[in-house]
Amino acid sequence: MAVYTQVSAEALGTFLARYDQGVLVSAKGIAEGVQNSNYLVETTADRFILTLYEEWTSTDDLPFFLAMLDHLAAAGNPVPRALPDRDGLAIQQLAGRSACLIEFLTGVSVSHPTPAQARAAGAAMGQLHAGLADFAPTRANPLGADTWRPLLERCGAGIDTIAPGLFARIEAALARVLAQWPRDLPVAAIHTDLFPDNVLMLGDRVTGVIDFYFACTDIRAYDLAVMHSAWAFDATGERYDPAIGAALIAGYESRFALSEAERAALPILAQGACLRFLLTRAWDWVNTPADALVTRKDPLAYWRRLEAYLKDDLFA
Ligand SMILES: Nc1ncnc2c1ncn2[C@@H]1O[C@H](COP(=O)(O)OP(=O)(O)OP(=O)(O)O)[C@@H](O)[C@H]1O
Ligand SMILES: N[C@@H](CCO)C(=O)O
Repeated sequence: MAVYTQVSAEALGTFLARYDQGVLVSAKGIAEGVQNSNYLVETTADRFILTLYEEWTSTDDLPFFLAMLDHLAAAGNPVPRALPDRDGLAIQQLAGRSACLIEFLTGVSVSHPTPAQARAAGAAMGQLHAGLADFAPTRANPLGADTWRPLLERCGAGIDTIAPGLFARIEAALARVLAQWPRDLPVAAIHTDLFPDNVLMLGDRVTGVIDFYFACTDIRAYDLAVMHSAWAFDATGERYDPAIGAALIAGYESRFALSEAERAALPILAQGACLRFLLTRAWDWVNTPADALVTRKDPLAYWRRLEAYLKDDLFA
């Protein structure tokens, strides 16, 4: 479920009247996603995504996200722009929320990518990074390396209800990763959440890269490490697929070069990525009732990935 805010047909009709995008034909809530409320809207002119931003997305950050999307679209990336109304405004108010009417992109996200699809997705990230090389706006990463220890402390001993001794194990891994965390690699605007569910594909072709609401300025190669951790394992985090891992990196490098220093840092960046998702999933786990409508994501799937990255150099 991801329709937290209901919008009446009347309110939606009035909202659409601000745009030159036809008249409302239908609107359906979209079940996928957990962060914002999304509707698939059809008008007499076209099909759109209507997003209402819930508490997790700060309205203050929307201009950064939308500028990044406009910049990427202008550079030829398949990303959805928020459409301006007749007065040039893209950020509106609807049903008590900030809201945007967004371009609909075709394609479906794949749950079990093939190496060819992973290569195309890696290339799509390389193309994003090339397109963002001259993007000036910045946004600090609210889930960057400096926030992981405070987040672990906020989770507290409750984290041991997920698995006995987990707090101490994460604390030890965190100390090791933070001691080696690279501080001199290039930083840039990055996506930081390019999981398979945020890449739309038709066959082996990427038709859309979506969900930029964690985008921020951080170590550029960290984005690729996040993607590797999300794509190259099965959902449980138990099985690593080296063909997918290699295809992602090869695809990325077909569009954007990794320096020697970035390549050498990938193992530690991937361990950091595992801690980031382990910790946010653990926070959601201990703070979301088991019977809530939103499905909790398994934190241990990221503990297992972390162990795999600690055990072997999966980028060798
Ligand atoms: N521009 C788009 N074109 C087509 N489909 C889209 C578009 N944006 C979103 N969707 C669909 O809506 C679903 C939810 O979108 P999204 O992933 O952005 O949700 P969210 O709640 O903001 O994020 P999260 O995945 O972090 O919970 C996607 O899985 C996709 O099916
Ligand atoms: N993609 C994340 C959720 C959003 O950050 C996860 O799977 O934990």
